[in-house]
Amino acid sequence: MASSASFALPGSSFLHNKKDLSVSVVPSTSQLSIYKCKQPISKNIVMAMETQQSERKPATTGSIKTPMSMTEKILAKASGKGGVRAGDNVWVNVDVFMTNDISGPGSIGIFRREFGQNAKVWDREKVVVIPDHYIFTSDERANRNVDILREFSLEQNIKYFYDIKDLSNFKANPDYKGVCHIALAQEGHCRPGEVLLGTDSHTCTAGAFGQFATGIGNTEAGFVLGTGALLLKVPETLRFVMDGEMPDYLLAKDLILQIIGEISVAGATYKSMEFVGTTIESLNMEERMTLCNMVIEAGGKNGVISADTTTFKYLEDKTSVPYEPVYSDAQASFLSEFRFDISNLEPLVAKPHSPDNRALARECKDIKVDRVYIGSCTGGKTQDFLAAAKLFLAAGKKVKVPTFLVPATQKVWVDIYTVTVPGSGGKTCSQIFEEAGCDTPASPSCAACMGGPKDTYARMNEAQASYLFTLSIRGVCVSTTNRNFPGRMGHKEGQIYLASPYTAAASALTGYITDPRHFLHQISHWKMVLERVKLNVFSKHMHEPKLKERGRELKTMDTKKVCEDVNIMDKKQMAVASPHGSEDSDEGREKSSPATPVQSSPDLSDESVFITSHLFDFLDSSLPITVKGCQWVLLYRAGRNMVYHSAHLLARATCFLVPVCWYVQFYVLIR
Ligand SMILES: CC(C)[C@H](C(=O)O)[C@@H](O)C(=O)O
Repeated sequence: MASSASFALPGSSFLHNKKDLSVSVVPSTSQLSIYKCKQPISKNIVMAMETQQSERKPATTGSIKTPMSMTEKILAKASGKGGVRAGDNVWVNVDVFMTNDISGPGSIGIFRREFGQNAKVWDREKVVVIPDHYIFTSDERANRNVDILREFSLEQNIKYFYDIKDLSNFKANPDYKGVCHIALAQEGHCRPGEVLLGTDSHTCTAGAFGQFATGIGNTEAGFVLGTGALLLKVPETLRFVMDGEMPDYLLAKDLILQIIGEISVAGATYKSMEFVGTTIESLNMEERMTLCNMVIEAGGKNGVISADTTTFKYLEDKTSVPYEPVYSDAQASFLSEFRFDISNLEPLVAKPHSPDNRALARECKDIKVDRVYIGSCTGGKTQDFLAAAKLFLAAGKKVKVPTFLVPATQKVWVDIYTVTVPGSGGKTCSQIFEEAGCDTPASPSCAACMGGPKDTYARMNEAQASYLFTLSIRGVCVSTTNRNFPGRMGHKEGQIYLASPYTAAASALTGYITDPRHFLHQISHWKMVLERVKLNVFSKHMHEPKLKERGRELKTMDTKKVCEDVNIMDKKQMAVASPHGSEDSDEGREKSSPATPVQSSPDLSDESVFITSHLFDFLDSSLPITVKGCQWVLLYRAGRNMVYHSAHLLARATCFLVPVCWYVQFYVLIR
């Protein structure tokens, strides 16, 4: 097992306040300057940043007479100006305006009051109305909010109104989407280079597409509905450079918790947060959305990520509206630049009651958990559920606390039931969740992310809280959502730990806050073993025609192929190897196989050409834990004594942990 990475850098001991973030340069022998934020933070969490400009040369479009950041460029374009500077106030033309059931009625009221009862919105094709917050409730006022959106949308002939009428079955509402920020992306309203304003602070999510996207208040929204324009102050830009290969136990949620923990919940107030670097480039669109979604938790005006091939591919089947991406100029000026080496980061949580109350997940291992919530615009996307399913699959265990799953949108709900989880042998997320004992995925909406009416699914309401409190004194929820203020998910005593879907799933399995490496490393180590075995088999026995053939199969191995192989295996060997067969003990198996060399205590007395003594030691110690919970484990057998010993040993080490053990002609397959 890999040990937890600690990445304390030399000389990391300076305390600076927030003001320092933008102006100070700490002399350092290394190229990086190390800062600490106001909050006391773990010594194990270190962030590297410098105020100098990056050497990176961002792509440039257009003239560089007035070098601009991406945000400045979008706002310049939207205000019809050749150039703008941070601090300018400009009238910006809006490409998309979005509202939802919480703030929509208020915005509509202001629009009618200011522009007249019979006024028409400036462009019925640019207004997107998405009921999503308090939907599946019998609360009359919440229902009335949706009714107001419906009346308005019908009266105004709004083109994009994602209505819900039948609350008893969301699937009976083909137009209904779910959480607005994810629906906007899925329906093609997030386009590079454009301006999206919405009456929800997490509208910044769309910055993942290289769009200027920000939340506005009801009064501003009323004005936008009437005019399609808004006076905006151009924000200064903070640049976050995230480089390095993202470890397989991290998700974008960890990255943004790291940033917010570093700069605080007010660290980016009215600033644009631009994310660049090799790590960012490697993220898929949903992960980029997670990152931008939470810029508001640092006070950011907006977040932006350069549009690239990942963006264009995502948009391919979602919009036919032409769009024009823009990029920061190489000479653009940024207020500060923050650098992170992501390869050293560990899984994080934000402890109650603030998103900047950062801690390492492993530091919180003694915190007992009462429930886990996976959902919302931040952590309820398809990739979030795939991540949770991957962890459950790796662990092969059942959850110890109620685990609520709330897909953000109807599309995510469908994905949960249809998309297969890699390495699962064709299982969908829903199957894995069911096996793990999670609650059935709920109807898509914001649900308990923001508490909601008392009957909101998974809400930490008083009845549940008192039940939980009896058992565990207080209600602790590990949640993939974005805010953990007191009362945010219902009960004011609730203790919310914000975390990635990996960490949330791992915590559900143990009932304590758990570093996901505890389960995920089982998979990555096993992959390493498979690689070595395959390499060995291929390199040593390629002259054997049959093995050559198998080698080709193995190279493109998928579970289906492996399953087919099981059908052609040697029955006698199968009987020998199956722990459920008549010879259940190791001893029995050894005796009943004439071809199996009997060795009561197999070891590497003869050096195997396939398994080095180093690998042998590794397998001997780690195999039982490694195999636990794995769906398929592929070992090998080549039919020669020396090799056979090794394979047999591997089988012995694993078969008592797994239900079926197969021997196949050239390799051993254990399920
Ligand atoms: C209801 C809405 C105005 C609010 C927001 O602005 O973000 C909500 O979505 C939230 O997450 O707190």
